[in-house]
Amino acid sequence: MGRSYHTIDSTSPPPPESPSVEDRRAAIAELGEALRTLVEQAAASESPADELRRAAALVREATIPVGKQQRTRGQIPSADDLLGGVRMHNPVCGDGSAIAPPLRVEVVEGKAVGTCTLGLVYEGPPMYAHGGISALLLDQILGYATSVAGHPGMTVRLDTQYRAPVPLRTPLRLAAEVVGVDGRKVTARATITTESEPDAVLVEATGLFVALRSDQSERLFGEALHPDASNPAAAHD
Ligand SMILES: CCCCCCCCCC(=O)SCCNC(=O)CCNC(=O)[C@H](O)C(C)(C)COP(=O)(O)OP(=O)(O)OC[C@H]1O[C@@H](n2cnc3c(N)ncnc32)[C@H](O)[C@@H]1OP(=O)(O)O
Repeated sequence: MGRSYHTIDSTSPPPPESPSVEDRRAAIAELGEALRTLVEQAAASESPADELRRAAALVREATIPVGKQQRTRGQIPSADDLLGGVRMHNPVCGDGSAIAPPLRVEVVEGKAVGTCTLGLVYEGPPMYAHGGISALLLDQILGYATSVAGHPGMTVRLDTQYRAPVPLRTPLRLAAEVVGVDGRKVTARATITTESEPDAVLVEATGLFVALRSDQSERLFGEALHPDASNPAAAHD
């Protein structure tokens, strides 16, 4: 079983001169930025049908070089560093993700603090974010808060209260912190506000996270974490 993260055919050798991880990350981020511009402009587009069809043909053509070397479901992206927290395609924070705002998160006085601006592509009610997008952002920053507090786990419960709609194209601020640890169960709370009115909570959430036992971790992620093991990782798409 090859360890190639570069091709859909795991028996193929890796490219003779692989570009550096840093260069691939920069290229992935550049593509992500272009994709985010595309999806936002598509969501806001009032262009005539012939222009939209021309764009669709161009996008189909652009898909060809991107699709040449694909990883499988069981392969971690070669540009990622799981232990270092680098997830280039994370759908909330990933620089390479077409669907990530992306949310930028840092730790400020023990709290995870995130900033982002949501475009029209995230619209639910006119002018405001879809409620599922708010939950997505909150789940991410809650998970980040539990990880930086030394209690990484998986979300088993997310209670979300929508107090006011979240405006699009408006700088937002998220904040999260751990409020309780009970064995393997970790509770954290998070809020979304606008940057200009940080005291007016728009959405708040409480998340319950469970730290995995080693057998649970192995059952769920063993295939991805041990690519050289005898399981048929590359068979999964
Ligand atoms: C820096 C990096 C930042 C990364 C941020 C990423 C954020 C994104 C986070 C996610 O989105 S994770 C993906 C969404 N979550 C999942 O897919 C998890 C699906 N759930 C599971 O796979 C299992 O529930 C899990 C392996 C996590 C736990 O297994 P079990 O459900 O068998 O629970 P377990 O027996 O280990 O129970 C541990 C404790 O948690 C409790 N528990 C489990 N699920 C619960 C629940 N839903 N509500 C309340 N309590 C729950 C359970 O009762 C027990 O309590 P006690 O110890 O007091 O007995």
